[in-house]
Amino acid sequence: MENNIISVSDLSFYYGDFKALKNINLEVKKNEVLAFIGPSGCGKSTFLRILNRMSDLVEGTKVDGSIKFKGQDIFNMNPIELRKKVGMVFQKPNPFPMSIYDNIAYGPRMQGIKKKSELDKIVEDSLRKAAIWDEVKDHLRKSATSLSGGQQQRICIARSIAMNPEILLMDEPTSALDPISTLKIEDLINELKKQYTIVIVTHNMQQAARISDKTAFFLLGELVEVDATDKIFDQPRDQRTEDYITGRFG
Ligand SMILES: Nc1ncnc2c1ncn2[C@@H]1O[C@H](COP(=O)(O)OP(=O)(O)OP(=O)(O)O)[C@@H](O)[C@H]1O
Repeated sequence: MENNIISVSDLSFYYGDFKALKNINLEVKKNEVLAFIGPSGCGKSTFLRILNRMSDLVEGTKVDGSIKFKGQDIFNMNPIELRKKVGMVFQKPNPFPMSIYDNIAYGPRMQGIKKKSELDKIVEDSLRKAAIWDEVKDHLRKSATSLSGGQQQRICIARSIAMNPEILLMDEPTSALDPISTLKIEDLINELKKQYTIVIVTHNMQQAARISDKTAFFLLGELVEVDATDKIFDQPRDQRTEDYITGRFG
């Protein structure tokens, strides 16, 4: 229990009358990489967005059940504070239309950090952790949108890191990237897990197998099974998981 950074109990989620997630139970341990897999529309992104309450921003939705972040009910937390602790990286790199430096300094500045030396340090540390410092250190004033897609995605990861989160949620972070940029992000995830807990949605089962410790298989809003990634790919307990990973459907 102490080791669980997230505990989800009996979670259901509705868009209007449509029940998009059905009685989900799940625990995530600190410094674990957990992958969500499953066919399109099964609720992976919906679930990811509930974990930092981005789902609050969608009108007409309802949540039942509980999610605890380090023992605290996330629905009783200030969502802004929660999102500092639980950062999000999206499918399409979405740097702000401003310089590389300002992208990373944006969040810390919003938190009231003004001192240049302090911001410089956060920017450098975050870019280093996101494995992009060497590529951008000589042009921090350049627009972030002028970088390649893979570089932009690492800038977005650095921007999340600058908020000093504990969990990084990643929604198909490599699906818009070429194979080399994808491998760089996968290597980065391997590095980041030493310090952060990572929950990643991926359509790519090889990717789930390469980078995750645990894999959760979703189908039609149900969490069919969650287990060690090797187990899910070699010896799933549920026939539906086996059918999916062997390509029989989805
Ligand atoms: N804003 C919304 N309003 C109404 N229904 C929605 C909304 N967002 C998602 N849904 C529905 O909820 C279900 C789950 O969608 P979700 O995007 O979470 O699936 P997913 O597994 O992430 O799919 P994909 O792999 O295609 O991204 C789908 O049936 C979808 O149509």
